[in-house]
Amino acid sequence: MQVLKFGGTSVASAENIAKSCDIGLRALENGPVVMVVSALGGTTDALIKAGRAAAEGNLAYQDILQELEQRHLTAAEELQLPPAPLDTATAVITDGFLELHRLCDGIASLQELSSRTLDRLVSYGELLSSQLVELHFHSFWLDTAWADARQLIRTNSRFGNAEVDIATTSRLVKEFQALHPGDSWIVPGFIAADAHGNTTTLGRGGSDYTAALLAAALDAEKLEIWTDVSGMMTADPRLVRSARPIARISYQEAMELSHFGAKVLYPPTIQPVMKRGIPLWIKNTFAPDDYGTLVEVAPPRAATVVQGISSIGNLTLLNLEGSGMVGIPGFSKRLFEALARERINVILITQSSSEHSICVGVNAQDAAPAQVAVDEEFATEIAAGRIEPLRPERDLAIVALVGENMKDHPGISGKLFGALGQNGVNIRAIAQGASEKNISTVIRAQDVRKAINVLHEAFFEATKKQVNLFILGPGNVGSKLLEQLARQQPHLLEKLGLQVRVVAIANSRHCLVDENGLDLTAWPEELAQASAQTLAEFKELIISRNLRNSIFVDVTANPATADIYADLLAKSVAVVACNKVAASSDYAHYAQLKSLSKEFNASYLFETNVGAALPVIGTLNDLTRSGDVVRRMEAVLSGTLNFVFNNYDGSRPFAEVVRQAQAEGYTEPDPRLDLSGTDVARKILILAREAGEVMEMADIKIEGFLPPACLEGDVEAFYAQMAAHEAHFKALYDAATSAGKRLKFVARYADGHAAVGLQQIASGHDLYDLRGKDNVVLFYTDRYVEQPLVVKGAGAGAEVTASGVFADIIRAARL
Ligand SMILES: NC(=O)C1=CN([C@@H]2O[C@H](COP(=O)(O)OP(=O)(O)OC[C@H]3O[C@@H](n4cnc5c(N)ncnc54)[C@H](O)[C@@H]3O)[C@@H](O)[C@H]2O)C=CC1
Ligand SMILES: N[C@@H](CC=O)C(=O)O
Repeated sequence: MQVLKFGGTSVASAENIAKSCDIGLRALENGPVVMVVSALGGTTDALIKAGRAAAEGNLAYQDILQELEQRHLTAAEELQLPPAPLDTATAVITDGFLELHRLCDGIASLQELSSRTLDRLVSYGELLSSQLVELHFHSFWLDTAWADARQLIRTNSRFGNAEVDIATTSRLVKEFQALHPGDSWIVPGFIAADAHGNTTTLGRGGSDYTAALLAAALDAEKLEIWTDVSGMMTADPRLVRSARPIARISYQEAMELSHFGAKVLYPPTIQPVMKRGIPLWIKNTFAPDDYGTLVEVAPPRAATVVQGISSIGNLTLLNLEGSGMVGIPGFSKRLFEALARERINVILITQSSSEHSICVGVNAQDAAPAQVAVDEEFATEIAAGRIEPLRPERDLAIVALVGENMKDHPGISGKLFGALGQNGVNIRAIAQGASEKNISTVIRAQDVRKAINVLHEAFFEATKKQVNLFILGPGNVGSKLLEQLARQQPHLLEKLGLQVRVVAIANSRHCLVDENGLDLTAWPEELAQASAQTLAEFKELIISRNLRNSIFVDVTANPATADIYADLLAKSVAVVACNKVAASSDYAHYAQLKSLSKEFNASYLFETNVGAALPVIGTLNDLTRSGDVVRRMEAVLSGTLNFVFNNYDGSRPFAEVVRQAQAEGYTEPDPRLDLSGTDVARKILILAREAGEVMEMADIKIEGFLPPACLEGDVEAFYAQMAAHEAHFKALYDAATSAGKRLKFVARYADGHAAVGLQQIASGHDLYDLRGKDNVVLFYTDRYVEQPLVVKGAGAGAEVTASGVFADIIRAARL
């Protein structure tokens, strides 16, 4: 015998009933079948709604029933049954709804809906659907019998969620089989009867259980659960787009996954078939050729250590704590007894080894009665101050990793905690059974989507990680960065397994957002049309979207932006900045950002702050992390000034050469920062700090070369004043050239002191031969004593800077 169960969606319409029957008919090739069917999708909920309306005296129940009746009649008509079966179907449905109307009228006049009456009411869903299926099936296969589950499955009288009397059920099933040798059966799922013949039900989802009970009683060859997905998935596909079916899984794993929210299988289903080693298939009615999931005794070892990730929402943690519990036996017993008296199901338990607290997870709706029951139980201890009143913590959820291969496999919890920690998901409680098949974490309900996706990527998608970028300031550098990202997206996915999505782009006027990733070719036009947003709102947007692997990219020069880094890092959002303001702000702020980055496992990267994309900060970090000590640095750190002094020879006005540097994208948005030496001072300050020095901007000596009048007024006044002081610049040039030297704006650091200023550099010096907009840094360290470690190359320009920001993004993404 084979038992096939068809869920609500599989029999929701005539078309689906026909598909289900085709599957049943195909299975006949291997012998008779038992088809267990659920009610037409949505019927049970509608019947409950009708019953509740009736109990409130609300006549809406009549419309609900009428609508349901029509749905069943339409299904019967559309099945295109021969005339006699059609008449039978019509009569069964009409009679059924007559009884339902009578039942609801009774409920309405009593204004009471007991769980016993409710069981009777909802049983009509399966009674009608199964008879409809039987009439259709029978028209293709005569050796078919409709079996009333109430005569097969015996339960106690706990209406709503009755317990099955396995021995009697087994006897009744065998008796029915003896009366119908060789027949196939169509059986309503979910419903049963107690010893007095009252209709009972097996709990929501109980049709799976009906099928498993029949399979066990008949010692069936296999049990197939036909549903609307192609098997048990690695995670809830509504939360994780890349979830995929698990091909083969053990009973134990399937049980863990179904208990923890994989709704494709009603948890009690596994026990009866597991006992007899009956293979259980989960198959898709709408894609019957898909492999589905095979649940069996000993599946082949899975390729992944984790088989699935599941979650249970709506959880409240109840924390019983107090010094009076330590070392005194019996507290846990009393706690669990108090909960059991109220029939409260405990989903998760943890206890600290100090025995100072016990924490249990329960369904949110059980939290209030649990609190009353436990506080009553411990009233004396609470009054004496030995323990605290029970403390509920709401709006939580469990996310669990399930898999038998986790046993004796070190590093799984580490990976789990690391992945969640890097994404700012705080773990409130943890439970792992000694069997190591399940590691459960309790987290905030609002983090569930992010957590499951992060874990799915970590455990199932070694080749893919999604990264979400929030880009502020698409100016010269920012727009080049977006161009590079657009070009490289396929490469990143293919070569690095990074799915880089730009979720938001904002400038000071508009903010463009798309959680599924913006179209990087159309953003300029779309941004111009987008609505306005303040910096604070942009920060809130990043935090509230709560997307995994979020990175904030600051490509502005705005001083205010530095103020939002701390809040973002504290939410585990990585920060990548070419904006130098934060790293050169007060030392306390710089140090705070560094320490937040460590504490919350979120990168704070600013390689482009010095030398654009040149590996200056990275090299310095490598030296210091490996124990070297930087004694001295000498550098040319301004692309603008190097370009200007390389191109100025008096044949063109100095101001014009500066304008060219600005036009070519080497200067700061405000070029006075470059010409005044401030930009270089910021850079040497950042290098000194990265070398371990505690320094402030005020500690850097700036030896400027501009006549003071150039720095009075706005940018246009600055250009005008430079033009007016052309002779000053020419004199500087002539003095250097006549001495056979070149002008370089040099930054120096040694022994805790730093200075920047214009120098005449003689031929043969390491700084002499520096072309175009190049930068150079000479590091003298304990290891590089005579010959410095030199980093040299293009040190400014939108394209190179963008590529440096891009590299920081990749570093942050792969943390
Ligand atoms: N150009 C270069 O070679 C290098 C530049 N950098 C840094 O890159 C940064 C950007 O430079 P550019 O792209 O040349 O500047 P830019 O002026 O072309 O672009 C800045 C962008 O930021 C936006 N912005 C300004 N204030 C804003 C705010 N409050 N909110 C949102 N957006 C705001 C502007 O609308 C503009 O789109 C600067 O911090 C600069 O120091 C760093 C290394 C090299
Ligand atoms: N304005 C800067 C750009 C890089 O920081 C420079 O000229 O070096």
